Amino acid sequence: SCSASVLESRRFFELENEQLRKRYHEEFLSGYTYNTNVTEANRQAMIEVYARNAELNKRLAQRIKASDYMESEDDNIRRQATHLSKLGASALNPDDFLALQNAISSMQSNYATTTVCSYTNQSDCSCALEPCIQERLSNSRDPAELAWYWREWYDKAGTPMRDHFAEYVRLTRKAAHLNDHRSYADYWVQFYEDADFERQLDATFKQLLPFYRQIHGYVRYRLRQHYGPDVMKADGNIPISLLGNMWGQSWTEVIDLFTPFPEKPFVDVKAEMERQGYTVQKLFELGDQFFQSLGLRALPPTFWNLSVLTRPEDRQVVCHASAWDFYQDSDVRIKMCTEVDTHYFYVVHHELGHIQYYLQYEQQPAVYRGAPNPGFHEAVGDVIALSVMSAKHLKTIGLIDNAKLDEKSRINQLFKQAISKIVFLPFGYAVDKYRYAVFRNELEESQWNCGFWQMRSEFGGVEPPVSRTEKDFDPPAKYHIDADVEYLRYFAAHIFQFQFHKALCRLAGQYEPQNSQLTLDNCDIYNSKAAGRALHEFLSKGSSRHWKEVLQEFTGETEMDAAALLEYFDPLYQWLKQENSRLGVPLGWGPTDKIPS
Ligand SMILES: C=C(C[SeH])C(=O)N1CCC[C@H]1C(=O)O
Ligand SMILES: [Zn+2]
Repeated sequence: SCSASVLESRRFFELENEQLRKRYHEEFLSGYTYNTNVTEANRQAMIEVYARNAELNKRLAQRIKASDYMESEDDNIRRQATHLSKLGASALNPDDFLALQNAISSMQSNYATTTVCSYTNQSDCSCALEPCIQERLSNSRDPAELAWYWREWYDKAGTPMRDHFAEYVRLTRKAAHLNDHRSYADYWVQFYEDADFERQLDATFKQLLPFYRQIHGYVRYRLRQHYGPDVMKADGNIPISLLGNMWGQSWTEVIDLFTPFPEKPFVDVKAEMERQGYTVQKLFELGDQFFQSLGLRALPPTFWNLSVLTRPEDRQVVCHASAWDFYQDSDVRIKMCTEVDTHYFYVVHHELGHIQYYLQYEQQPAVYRGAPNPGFHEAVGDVIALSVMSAKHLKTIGLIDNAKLDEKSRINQLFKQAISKIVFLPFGYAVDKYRYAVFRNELEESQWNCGFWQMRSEFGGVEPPVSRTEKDFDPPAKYHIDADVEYLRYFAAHIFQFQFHKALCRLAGQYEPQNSQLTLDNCDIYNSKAAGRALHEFLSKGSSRHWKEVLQEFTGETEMDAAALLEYFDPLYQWLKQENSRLGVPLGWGPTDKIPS
């Protein structure tokens, strides 16, 4: 119905969305300028823009709350009014808002500029996280050297940030209360538009824990074989420094220590890339071509001209990969310090997934230019990467020569996917279970460091390589904790991406239930216009509809459901259960002894 009030409401939101789009444009431009040139002047300029826009966002929210838009007969008006009345930090008074932005950007600047001293030449302290420290964590097989870099990073990127983090907790709590939330955690949960979200999350984690315990047990057994019983106890927590990643969230960098069938090695894709003269540009062109092969949007010229795809020589940047939407003229960019290897081949596709989402929903009003579920935005690129990293696709692009894996190579390939996708789950779960407990005051400030490691041990059976106490403060050593980035979006994405993958593979004729020639782990949707059309329908809605409605149209489901993930990995799960019982591998772990008991 088009009553006068509905027509007036639509006019109001049209005008407000255009103002909001302009605010987003200048906000992300100032953020990008700072992230690609970390100077005090750029930090100040960014915060000034954020503060000005926060005032305007707050005023709009107040106007909406004073109106009857939330009760409009038009459900689109109601949805827009509800979205725009959700305030975060913008609810704070100007002084508190500035203090909060100062705390967050100070932690980010520290993360972006921290360097550590070399293990072999301790007077050289120029070693940055990417590429220097990461190279050591990937390639050193000396537990003492690995522990050195672990401790250097956490001592310099974490501990000095304790006061800023405490200020961040205080002010986000104040903002949440101003918006009538019980805590900042509850402000974050509302973006999932699902009262049942936390229960579902716990249930999904419990459902996947038995599979994770099999992987953890097998990896621990193999690490003990390599490093000996003094470094790796038979039934202990795994020292994070042995796992090839600063936070232990993906173990693929050290897969050579525990691949199930070492006699069936992977083609070393990184070496093959170097042999073929791959460049960073080539990695992005391959990603761009994949999306175009689906009939989706090509990267616009501004992407290639204005992105920062490698670490600049002449200035400090925030190297942690991110994709940016400037909310006009298809201006979308990526900022990352890319290297030519398989890890960054994955990250390139992850970020291009964000970019494609931006391009697909750009016709939506500003309020709807986002994902209806935070997990969706983090899943898009990963779904494409599931096809790209398949043996079938690596053969198509000439990086390997055997497209069909024999049974042992298939187990190796599934294992490599599992030590990225499955081992991520306890990590992602712990990061925000920890922050929820801090935000909800369920964890005493005097326990903020030990509580973090207690959760990492309880959920994932991993621990620091050295003892930690409350004199240390380790959480800000992870980018998302410095940058106020909610993290369960990645946990959700790790489940959703297999639901999306299964739907797209079926549409591409690459998957049939019970057909051993068309399984999920060797599906490649490359060139499938049918898959592309389904993705276009899904992505172009932005957050204009509830995520359950959009998901149902896409995959036929209305819930986050690990069934597709378990189907993808089933051959590996069965193999691990047999192999672990054959070897007598102990499963499970007790409390870590690296924190005071
Ligand atoms: C690549 C990005 C930018 Se949105 C990222 O932060 N990811 C991607 C996977 C998990 C998470 C991380 O690195 O912790
Ligand atoms: Zn992402």
